[in-house]
Amino acid sequence: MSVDDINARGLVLLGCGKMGSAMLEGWLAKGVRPDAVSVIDPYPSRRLEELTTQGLRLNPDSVGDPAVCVLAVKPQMMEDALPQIGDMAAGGTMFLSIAAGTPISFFERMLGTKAVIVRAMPNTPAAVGRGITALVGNANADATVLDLADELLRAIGQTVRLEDETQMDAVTAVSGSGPAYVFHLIETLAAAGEAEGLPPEMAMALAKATVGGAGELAEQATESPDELRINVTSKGGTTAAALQVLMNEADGFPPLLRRAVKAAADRSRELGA
Ligand SMILES: NC(=O)C1=CN([C@@H]2O[C@H](COP(=O)(O)OP(=O)(O)OC[C@H]3O[C@@H](n4cnc5c(N)ncnc54)[C@H](O)[C@@H]3O)[C@@H](O)[C@H]2O)C=CC1
Ligand SMILES: O=C(O)[C@@H]1CCC=N1
Repeated sequence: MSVDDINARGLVLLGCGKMGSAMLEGWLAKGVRPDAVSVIDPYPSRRLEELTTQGLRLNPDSVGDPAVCVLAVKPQMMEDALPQIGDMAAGGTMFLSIAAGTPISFFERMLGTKAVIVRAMPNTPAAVGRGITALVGNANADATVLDLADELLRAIGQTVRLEDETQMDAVTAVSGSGPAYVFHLIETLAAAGEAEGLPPEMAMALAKATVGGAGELAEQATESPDELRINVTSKGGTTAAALQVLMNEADGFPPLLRRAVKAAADRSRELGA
């Protein structure tokens, strides 16, 4: 699905809160025109209201037969929200759900078995073109549809194709929720810097740049993350002292992240039950 297709046929967002807005910002930055976008949301943000001055349609009476309809309400709201776009299911629209936990079978029940459905899990760095989205389609989403969905999602970052929908719970726990873990790492690293005597702004600037820079290096370097870690660690030095705490198998990062990611994956499975 190219930006040109979207600009020609339109894109609808059912729900445009934090994640829908992050994706929309990414698409606008890549050339999707605001006048090709319709948003159905009872509580639009100020930014969406501003975009209406550039042609974005907010809660229009009709949205026609758009190329894509992104389903971006909370899983618990989906059943109430979907009837607003039910008419589209008869046309050539691709439905792109980003709802955590909500299986494709739910959308087939709500939209009919003919609906072309792609289930995806993006993350909020999509707002700056640095997201990663996993996707999987229903039986009506043939290779061409999946390629089109992939192309659209690559406008806001990287993509991965899932072999099986059940992988979505683990994906959600790693990359969907993952930015929140990293933001919390920034918060707690800055707080620890303050506790060691740094002024708050300086501690936060150091923490943000360290996490951002290390993430970029991990993506760009040919070395693996464990090699990059070893490169920072001098024998008998400061990093080794910290890693003795963080890499402790009893109460360091490994068991902590294992528990956190399991809790998120379990919650994703619960939402789908
Ligand atoms: N926030 C994130 O990082 C991610 C969220 N998701 C998924 O994205 C979806 C949206 O999550 P957020 O953006 O975080 O939530 P949010 O609460 O920020 O956005 C949901 C939006 O839906 C609107 N809404 C509520 N009822 C509606 C209705 N009947 N019709 C149309 N719009 C309605 C709300 O006004 C709100 O703007 C969820 O299903 C979530 O699982 C997926 C990946 C990451
Ligand atoms: O917290 C949530 O349920 C959503 C899904 C992934 C990120 N936010």
